[in-house]
Amino acid sequence: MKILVFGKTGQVAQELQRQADVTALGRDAADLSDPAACAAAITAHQPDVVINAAAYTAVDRAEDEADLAHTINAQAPAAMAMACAQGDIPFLHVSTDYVFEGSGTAPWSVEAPIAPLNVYGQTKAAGEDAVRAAGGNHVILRTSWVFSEHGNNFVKTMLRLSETRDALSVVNDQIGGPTPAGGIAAALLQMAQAMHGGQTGGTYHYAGAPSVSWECFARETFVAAGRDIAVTGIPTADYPTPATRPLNSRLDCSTLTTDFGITPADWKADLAAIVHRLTS
Ligand SMILES: NC(=O)C1=CN([C@@H]2O[C@H](COP(=O)(O)OP(=O)(O)OC[C@H]3O[C@@H](n4cnc5c(N)ncnc54)[C@H](OP(=O)(O)O)[C@@H]3O)[C@@H](O)[C@H]2O)C=CC1
Ligand SMILES: Cc1cn([C@H]2C[C@H](O)[C@@H](COP(=O)(O)OP(=O)(O)O[C@H]3O[C@@H](C)C(=O)[C@@H](O)[C@H]3O)O2)c(=O)[nH]c1=O
Ligand SMILES: [Mg+2]
Repeated sequence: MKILVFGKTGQVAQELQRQADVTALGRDAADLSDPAACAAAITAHQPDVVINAAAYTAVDRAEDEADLAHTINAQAPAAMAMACAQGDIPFLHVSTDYVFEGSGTAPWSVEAPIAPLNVYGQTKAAGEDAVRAAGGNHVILRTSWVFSEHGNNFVKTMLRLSETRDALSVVNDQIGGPTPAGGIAAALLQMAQAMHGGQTGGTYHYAGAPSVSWECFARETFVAAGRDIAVTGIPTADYPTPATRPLNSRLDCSTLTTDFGITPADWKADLAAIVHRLTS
C-alpha cells in the first residue's frame, strides 16, 4: 500500500514516518498555503491512500492570521479531498476537539453539532465540512491535546518552564484527553489499511484516557520528570489568552472501537516514556 502523507516535521507526521514506510511531503514539496499544489502532488504521486497530518496549529496566533489559517486548515484539505475523490483514493484527515464549544461535562459524540469558539477551531471545522462535501471515502479523525518528543506541545512547554521556575499556575477548568502522537499515527495507519481493503470511513474520535485538566496533566508531567514544581490550579479567567478555549474537550471514542477495533490507551505510560527520553 502506497501511503502519501502531507506533513513531515509535525508530531503526527513524524510518528507516521517512524511507524510505516510512507512518502511524507514537507512544506518544500507541498505548501498547504497553495491548495492547488497539494491536489497536484496527489495526482503526481498516484498513492493508494492519502493522510493529511499538516495543519496550522498555533491556536493563539491564528486569531491574527485567520486568512492563512483558513487556507491551510480548510482550503488545502478541500483540494486534497477533491483530488482523492476524483482518483478514488481513501483520504484520512486529522481534526480537533476545538471544533466543539465546550459546554457541559459529557464526552462529545461524533455526531454532536460543532460550534468552534476560536479561529483555529473555525478553520478546522470548515476543513471537516469540505472533506465531507468532496464526497469520497474519507476519515476525519478528531483528536486532542497531542504530545510527543517532537515539535511544540504542552509537555515540552512545562518541562521548559520548569528549567527556570519552581512554581507554575495552570488552568484547572479545561478538561480533555492528552493524546500521544504515536497512538494517533498507529490508528491512522490501521484505518488506512482497512479503507484500502474497502471499509467505509466517516468521522471518528481518538483521544487518550482518562480526561483530565491541564493542571493535572502538568502535575503528571513533573511526576514523570521527577521535578519538584509547585503547581497551582487556576480558573481560565486567570490565564487570559488571545483565543478562547473550550472547557469541556472530552471526546467519546466508542465508535472507533465498534467500527475499527481501535481503543485509545491510557496516556500515562506514554507520558512517562516520552518525558524520560526528553529529560535524560
Ligand atoms: N497539536 C495538538 O495538540 C492537536 C493537533 N490536532 C490536529 O492534528 C494534526 C497534526 O497535528 P500535529 O502533529 O500536532 O502538528 P504540529 O503542530 O506538530 O505540526 C504541524 C505540521 O504542519 C505543517 N505545516 C504547517 N503549515 C504548513 C504549510 N503551509 N505547508 C506545509 N506544511 C505545513 C508543519 O510544517 P513546518 O514544520 O514546515 O511548519 C508541521 O509539519 C493537525 O491536523 C492538528 O490540527 C488535533 C488536536 C490537537
Ligand atoms: C504555558 C501555560 C499554559 N496554560 C494554559 C493555557 C491553555 O488554556 C492550556 C494549554 O495551553 P497550550 O497553548 O499548550 O495548548 P493549546 O495550544 O491550546 O493546545 C491545543 O492545540 C490545538 C492545536 C488543538 O487542537 C487542541 O487539542 C489543543 O491541544 O494551558 C496555563 O494555564 N499555564 C501555563 O503556564
Ligand atoms: Mg499551542
